[in-house]
Amino acid sequence: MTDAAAAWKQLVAAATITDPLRVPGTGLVAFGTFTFAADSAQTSVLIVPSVVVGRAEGRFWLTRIRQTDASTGTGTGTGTDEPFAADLPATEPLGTRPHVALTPGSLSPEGYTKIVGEGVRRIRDGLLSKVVLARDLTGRLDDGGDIRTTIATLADGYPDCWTFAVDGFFGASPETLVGVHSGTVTARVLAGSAARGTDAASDLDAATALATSTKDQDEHEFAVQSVLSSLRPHSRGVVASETPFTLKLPNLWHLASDVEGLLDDGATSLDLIQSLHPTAAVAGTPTPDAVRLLGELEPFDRGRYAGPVGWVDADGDGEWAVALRSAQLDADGTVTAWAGAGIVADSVPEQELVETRMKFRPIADAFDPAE
Ligand SMILES: C=C(O[C@H]1C=CC=C(C(=O)O)[C@@H]1O)C(=O)O
Repeated sequence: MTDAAAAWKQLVAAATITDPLRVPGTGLVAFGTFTFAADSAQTSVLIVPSVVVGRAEGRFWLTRIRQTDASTGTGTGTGTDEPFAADLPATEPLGTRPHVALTPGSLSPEGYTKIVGEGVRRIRDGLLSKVVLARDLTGRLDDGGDIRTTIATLADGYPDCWTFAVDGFFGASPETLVGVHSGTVTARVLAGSAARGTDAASDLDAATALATSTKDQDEHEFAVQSVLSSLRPHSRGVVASETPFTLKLPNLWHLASDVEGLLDDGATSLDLIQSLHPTAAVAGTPTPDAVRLLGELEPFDRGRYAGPVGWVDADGDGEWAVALRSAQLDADGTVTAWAGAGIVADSVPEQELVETRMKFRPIADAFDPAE
């Protein structure tokens, strides 16, 4: 993230930008996905696209970005000064939805309950307060399927989430790491989950039980405090919603808090993702102990799961989600999906396993051969 922030500053300084719209997302932008751990075998990328087709609040735009001096890498520009239709790639209609049967990867369901049990023991021994433990599912993309259809299915099915696809990594996350726009900073912190009810009455009961559960409130408070303490050095007045609210998603309820403030040190969104990652919603508390423990207990590399995914513009403004409800499609057709749960002293391993099943649903359903 440090390298990406430095490279982006350099590229922006050398760019010529024509941006008559000047709304979030127009002009020179880059899309990024960063690994959860700095020593991951997976790569982190910041991609400067050559064409962006944008849409926000009923407005559409098209941005072209090109490198005009290959030897120095300078001269990136965007604009509407020339006709742009001629060199646009031809549009291809969406193909059939690929089928992927996802099965346990390097950690079986029983293995997951074991590591959760171990996490609970360490917390009860007073070694840390919270740890987020994940498991993985893998599958193979069948020939002929169009992964864009999977991504469109996610966007349609989860309209309140941030659907993303960068360099083979895709998902629909309900949680923002940070948004920066013209000096304001915002975030939506999630932690604490419950299954949706089977009818209106049981659904309301589920939301009420979540909102009043001490275990979930504790789990949530760790996540809010970790975001506030990372943002405070950049924003003195940063505040979170007074009490968390329940966020309804098709697959589950979450406890959520919105955070906002004014930036007083000119930090860019790339600077802030470095300060914020990993939050207690995806690592635990205290962060160094939680990161060490999840590294010890999870028998896999998280890759880009739970890392920052999003975009940045020339001013450093941008929107970054926490890459949850996500999967990686590799060049050989292998799909790996991850989901985790926040573990605190009162966590019950079997319940946490059920929670991960609900969190796999967006990805699993988008690939469901039955649909
Ligand atoms: C770690 C995940 O969710 C986090 C975000 C929201 C709620 C969470 C929870 O209730 O445990 C997790 O902290 C995941 O979806 O893989």
